[in-house]
Amino acid sequence: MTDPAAPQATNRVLAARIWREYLRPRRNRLVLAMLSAAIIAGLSAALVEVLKPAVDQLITHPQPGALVRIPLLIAAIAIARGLFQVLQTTSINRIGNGVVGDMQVRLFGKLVRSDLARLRGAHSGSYVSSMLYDATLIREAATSGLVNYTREFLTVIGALVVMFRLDWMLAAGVLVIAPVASLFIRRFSKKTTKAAKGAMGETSNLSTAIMESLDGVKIVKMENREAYEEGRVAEVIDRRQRHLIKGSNAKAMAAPATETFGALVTACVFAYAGWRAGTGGMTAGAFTAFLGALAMALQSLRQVANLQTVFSEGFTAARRLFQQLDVEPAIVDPADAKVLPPGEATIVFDNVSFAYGDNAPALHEVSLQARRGETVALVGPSGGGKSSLLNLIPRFYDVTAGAVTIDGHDVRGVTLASLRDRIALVTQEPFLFDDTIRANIAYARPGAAEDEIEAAARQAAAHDFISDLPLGYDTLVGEAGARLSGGQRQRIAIARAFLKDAPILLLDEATSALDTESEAQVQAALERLMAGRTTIVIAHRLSTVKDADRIYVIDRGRVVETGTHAALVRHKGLYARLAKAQDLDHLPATSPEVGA
Ligand SMILES: Nc1ncnc2c1ncn2[C@@H]1O[C@H](COP(=O)(O)OP(=O)(O)OP(=O)(O)O)[C@@H](O)[C@H]1O
Repeated sequence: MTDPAAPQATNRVLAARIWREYLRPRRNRLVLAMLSAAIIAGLSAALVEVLKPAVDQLITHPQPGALVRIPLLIAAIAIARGLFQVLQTTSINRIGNGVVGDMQVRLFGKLVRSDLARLRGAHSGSYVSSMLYDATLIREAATSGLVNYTREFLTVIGALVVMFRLDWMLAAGVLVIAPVASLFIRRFSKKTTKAAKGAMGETSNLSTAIMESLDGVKIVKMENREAYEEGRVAEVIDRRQRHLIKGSNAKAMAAPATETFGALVTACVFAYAGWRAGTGGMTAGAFTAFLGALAMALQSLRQVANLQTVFSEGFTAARRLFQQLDVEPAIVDPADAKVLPPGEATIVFDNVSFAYGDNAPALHEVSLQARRGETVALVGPSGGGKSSLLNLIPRFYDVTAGAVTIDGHDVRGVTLASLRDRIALVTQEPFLFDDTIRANIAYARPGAAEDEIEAAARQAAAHDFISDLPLGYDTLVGEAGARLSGGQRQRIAIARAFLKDAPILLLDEATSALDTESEAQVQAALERLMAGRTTIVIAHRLSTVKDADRIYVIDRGRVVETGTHAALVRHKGLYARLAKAQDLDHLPATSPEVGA
C-alpha cells in the first residue's frame, strides 16, 4: 500500500484514509445521508414515470378520478422528496463541519508540536491556507460530493429503469451512446483538475503574501512601499485567478457540448417515437415520460461531471494536508525518557557542535559551564552563534555532536516537559498573547492564584503600571501586546518568569529599545530575577557583562575567550576591542585569569 502521506499517494489510498479517520466515526449519519440520497433518486424517477398516466389519463384519454388521483400522487411524491432533501442536507452539514473541525484541530495540534526547524522552514501562510482552505475542499469532496455523487448516479440508474420500463428498445439505443457521454466527462475533468491544483498552490502563496505584508506593515509604510505590496499581492491574485478561470472555462465549455449532445439524442428519440407512435407502439404519455427521464438522466450526468472537479480538488487538498499532518517531529521524548530530577541546575556544554540542517556548523566544539547562582554572559559579534547556543538548552534544536547536560543529565535523555519546566526564557522581543495581562503572566502556570500573579508583577516592577490601567490585570494587551510599551511588555515577560520560578533562566537581553528610566526598571527587575538561579544571558547591556561571573566570547561559532570582564579587558583580545568600542574598557581590574 502507498503511504497516505507520500506525494504520490493514490486517490484510493487517500480515500481509505479519509474514510478511516474522519468518516467512519460518523458512519451512522453518513448512512442516513446516503439512504436519503437513494430515496431522493427513486422519488425523482417516480416523478417522471407519473408523467405517463398523467398525460394518457388526463389529456389523451381522460378518465374519471384521475383528475384527483394523479395530481395528489405528484404532490405526495414531491413533498416526500423535499423532506428527504432536507434530511440529506442537514446530515451532510453536520458530517462536513465535523470533518473540517477534526482536520483543523489535528493539523494545528501537529504544527504547534512540530520542530522549530520545520516551522521556521516554511512560511506560516502556507499552514494557514492548508488549515482553512484545504480542509474545506476535503470536506466538500468527502461529504456533499460523495452523497451528491451517489444521488446523481442513482438518479441516472432510476431514469434508465424508467426508460426501459417505458420502451426497452429505445432505452437500449440510448444506453449504447452512453460511453460517448463518459468520454466528455473524463476529458474536461482532466482540465479542471489541473486548474484546481494550480489554484491551490496560488492560494497558499496568496496567504503568505498577505501575512508577510501585514506582519511587516511598519516597514512597508516607512518605505512608502504600499503600492509595491499591493502589486505583489495583485500578481499572486492574478495568477490564482488565471487558474480559476481556466477551470471555470473548462466547465463552461463542457456545458454546450453536453447540451448539444443531449439535444441530438432527444432528436433521435423524437424520430423513433414518431415512427413507433405511427405504428401504435407508444402512447403520448409514454413518450413524454421517456423524454422526462432522458432529460433527468442527462441533467444528473452533468452533475456527475461537475462533481469530478470537487473530487479532484478534494484529493489534491488531502494529499497536501496529510503530508503536513504526517511529518513527525525529530525532537521528542526518547523511549526511555526520565523526568529531570530537581537539583542544582548546573548547565554544562561538553564539546558541543551544531549545524542547522545541511548548513555549515553554527557552533564548533563549544564547552561551557553555568552553576546555580551564577550569571554567565555570552558576548560576541553578530552571527557568532549566541542565540544558537541558547536554543540548545531547552532543545529547540538538538546538538550535532557533544552534549548539553543539566546536573549531569543529557537534555536529550529527559522528558521535554520536565526539561522545559526547569527553564524560564525571556527574549529580546517578549511575545504576549492577545489576552489579559493576568493570562499573559500566568501563561506558564494557568492555575496560579491571584496573589501569586500580583507578587510576580510586583517583583517585575510591573504592578504599578498595571494597577494604573482602567481594567488593571484584566486589560487586553492587543495583538502581540501592541497596546503596551516595549518596557511594559518586557516587565510582563519578566513577571511571567518570576511566576514560573524555574531554576534556570535564559535571557536574551533587550538592546536599545527602552528609554533610560524604563531600562533601569527592567534592569532592576532582571537582577532580582537572576538572583539564586543559573542564568545564561546573551549580553548587550554592559552592566550585565560587568557583573557576570563569567563571560564567554563567541566568534564564528567558537568560544574564543573566557573570563571576567576585568580579566578580559586586561587580556586585550576580541572582548577588549568590543568593550573599547562601547567605551567600557576603563574599569578597575580585580579579577582572575582569562581562558579560551
Ligand atoms: N534557523 C536558521 N537556519 C539556518 N541558519 C541559521 C538559523 N539561525 C541562525 N543561523 C545561522 O547561524 C549562525 C549563528 O546565528 P546566531 O543567531 O546564533 O548568532 P548570534 O550570535 O545570536 O547573532 P546576533 O547577535 O546577531 O543575534 C549565523 O551564521 C546564522 O546565519
